Order: sequence, then structure tokens, then C-alpha cells
Amino acid sequence: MANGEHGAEQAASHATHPHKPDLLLCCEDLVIGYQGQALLPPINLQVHRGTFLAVIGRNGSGKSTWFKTLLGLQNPVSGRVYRSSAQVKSAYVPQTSAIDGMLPVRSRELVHWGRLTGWNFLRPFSKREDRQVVDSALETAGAGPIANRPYRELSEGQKQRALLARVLATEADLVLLDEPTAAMDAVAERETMRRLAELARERRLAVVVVSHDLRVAAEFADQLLFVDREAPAVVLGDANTVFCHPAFRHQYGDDYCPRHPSSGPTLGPATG
Ligand SMILES: Nc1ncnc2c1ncn2[C@@H]1O[C@H](COP(=O)(O)OP(=O)(O)OP(=O)(O)O)[C@@H](O)[C@H]1O
Repeated sequence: MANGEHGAEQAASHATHPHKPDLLLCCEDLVIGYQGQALLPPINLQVHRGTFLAVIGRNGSGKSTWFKTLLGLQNPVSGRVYRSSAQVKSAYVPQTSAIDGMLPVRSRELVHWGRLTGWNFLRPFSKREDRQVVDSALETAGAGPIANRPYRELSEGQKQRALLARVLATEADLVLLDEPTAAMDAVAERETMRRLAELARERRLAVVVVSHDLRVAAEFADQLLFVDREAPAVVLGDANTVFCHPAFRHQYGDDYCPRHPSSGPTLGPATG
């Protein structure tokens, strides 16, 4: 997660957007990349409360870089990221855990820390409300049974659940998860994605997840964002729109597209 490329440009890339109900975040002609070199065509999209967006694409296509740019950890090459208000609270679980695996804490404490700021972490479980939120987050993430186990003794998939619970306990408006199910078995992955979709709807959160399981992503996400450096292309839409796009079929084949179209939209930058 560490990134040394903060700069003066960063402040300019985040500004308050005129109020719109449910709008949390907006990318406007956002070009992501490094050292001024674009990785992808411009990204245009809006992230609203109550929605679940899955980001898909081959390795190295720029998914994590987009997350880092949304979070202000990486400067855009050009374009803007707007938040609808300065109060929009984001939570992020990076792809490779930034949590030290040797930390001598139980999962429950790790989740509780997600709610604390400053030195408060020295006063664990001070409020009943905190305990309830932590229990609910552990339950939602399917981490209830491992709540009292030391984090360092967990399997990778169990660690992912504990980290997911930690993010949920922050009660953020916008939750960004970079491959949260990568180390889970197929049953746990489906269950986690289902819970995330429910969470988005019930708690009016925006959940954005990077996933390499295309069918599970399509089953639960409201929209897919497909990014591809080879075409290059950025395609936003429902599963059929994305899976039948020529750039997607070029990478993943025709099997995902129910129409198997012989011709489709022109290959190239496509933003939604
Ligand atoms: N700090 C950096 N400086 C320069 N290039 C970088 C930096 N970090 C990543 N890259 C490059 O940017 C490209 C996109 O990387 P990114 O991690 O965003 O891909 P990804 O889609 O998340 O991949 P994966 O599915 O493998 O996690 C890659 O070619 C990567 O090598």
C-alpha cells in the first residue's frame, strides 16, 4: 500500500462534487498510470450508495492502480476523482495484507481496531456499541467462528475474512476490496460475494471489489468494470455488455457471452 508518489497535484484531483443523492465518488476522464504514462483509456464512472461494482481484468491491467488512485495514494496522469462530500469515509483492504502476520492479536481485536483512531486502541472494547458492531462485522464476514483465534494462526482465507470484518467494522460509506476472496475456497468465495452484495443494498454502502472469478463477480455485482491494456479498453456495464465486448472476448474467449456475437462494438476505448 505504501506509495511514494504523493504530490501537489494530489490535492487538485480531489474536490467536492455538487451534491447528488447517493453519489459517493466520480471519476471524470480519469487516466491512471505511473510517471505520466497512461495504463488505460480514460475512466468515466460514478459510484453510488447501495451498489456493488466488480472490477475485472487480466494481471497487470491496472485494477490495483485504479484503487490507489481513488484513495489518493497515486496521482492520476490526468482527469479527476471527485468525492460527493468531504465526509465520505472510505475503507480499503489491499491485495497483500499490510497487517503483520506475526501480530499477537485475536481476530476480534484486529476487527475492533478498525473502529479506533489515535491512542484509543490502548483502551480495548470501551463501548457496548463497539462490541455490537464488531460482532456484526465478524458475523457478516463469516469470521464469527474464528473471532477468538490468534490472527497469526489463521489460514490465508481465514485472514481475509478477518480483514474483511475489520473493514466492515469501520462503517465506511465506500468499501474498496482488492481480491478479498483470492485465498478462499469456492464456497467461501461465493458466500462472501453474496454477503457483500447484501451489505451494499441493506446498509446503503458502495462496495467495489477486484475479482478474478468472472462468473461469481457477474452473479453478484450490479455492474462490472473490465479493464484491458492490450486493446486498450475500459468497459463498464452489466455482465452481458462486458462479456460480449470484443476486448473481453479477445482475452477470455466467447464462452462467457451468451450471444456469441460474430461482430460487436468496435474494439478500443469504451467508457461508461
Ligand atoms: N509503483 C509503480 N511504478 C510503476 N509501475 C507500476 C507500479 N506499480 C504497478 N506498476 C505497473 O502497473 C501495471 C498495473 O499494475 P496493477 O497492480 O495495477 O495491476 P492489477 O490489474 O492490479 O494486476 P493483478 O491482477 O496482477 O493484481 C503493471 O504493469 C505494474 O507492473
